[in-house]
Amino acid sequence: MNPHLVIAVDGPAASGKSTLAKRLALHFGLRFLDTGLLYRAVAKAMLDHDLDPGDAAAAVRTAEELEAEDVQPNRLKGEAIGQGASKVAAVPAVRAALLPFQRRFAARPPGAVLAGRDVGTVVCPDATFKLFVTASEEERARRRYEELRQRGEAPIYAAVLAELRERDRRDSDRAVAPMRVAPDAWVLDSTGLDADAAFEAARRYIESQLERRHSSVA
Ligand SMILES: Nc1ncnc2c1ncn2[C@@H]1O[C@H](COP(=O)(O)OP(=O)(O)O)[C@@H](O)[C@H]1O
Ligand SMILES: Nc1ccn([C@@H]2O[C@H](COP(=O)(O)OP(=O)(O)O)[C@@H](O)[C@H]2O)c(=O)n1
Repeated sequence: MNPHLVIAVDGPAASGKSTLAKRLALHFGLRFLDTGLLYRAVAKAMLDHDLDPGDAAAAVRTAEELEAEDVQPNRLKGEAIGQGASKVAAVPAVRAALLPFQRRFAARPPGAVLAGRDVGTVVCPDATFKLFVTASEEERARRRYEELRQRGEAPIYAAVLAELRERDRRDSDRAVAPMRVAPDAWVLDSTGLDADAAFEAARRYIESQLERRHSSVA
């Protein structure tokens, strides 16, 4: 029988973590969850009801009432929702409300790949593999800029870079579950790598570790 595999893929905004996590899930036959969508869905529901994502009490109520149909990936893109998400994500009770769903998702067979900020540190501290994907700020802003352009928007590079920096700062400085590299995480700097090369590097790392662990128990 195959072992239950959980792969945590954390990293800052536009580092390519969900692209990588999705490909790893497909390759290893695991389920995939972009945990950022949960925080985005809370922010979107608040904005739709003219609530301020900075209103902590309203954010907690919204997180507790979140329904599966609120988590529609195509409706949750966009930097305004991303900024709102990083505000609601700083509220401890919002994080607590979203935690059980993420843990149940990881526990269901045959295992899962979860992309986020705190998967390896808080959601799944016992994950089989922890990856922390990063890239330079300028490269991440370039990727987000291209993504927005391809969606038909007219982004301004300097604004994309400034928003990304602001969100990274909020995510790293918050008191609860700040974005951190887990001590046992493998760090992948994808600055000079395209999506295929980043996937190949991560696949090789995981498969070599699986072989090593397998031969050490054989
Ligand atoms: N290694 C890579 N090199 C270049 N572009 C990438 C790479 N990985 C992802 N991308 C692109 O960058 C953008 C952001 O990637 P995404 O996976 O959504 O990042 P994140 O989940 O970290 O926010 C997407 O348009 C994606 O296609
Ligand atoms: N596990 C997670 C995932 C996202 N988040 C928050 O949700 C926001 C949006 O996350 P995301 O992963 O969708 O954003 P991108 O990296 O795709 O731009 C982040 O800026 C974090 O504040 C979090 O706090 N913890």
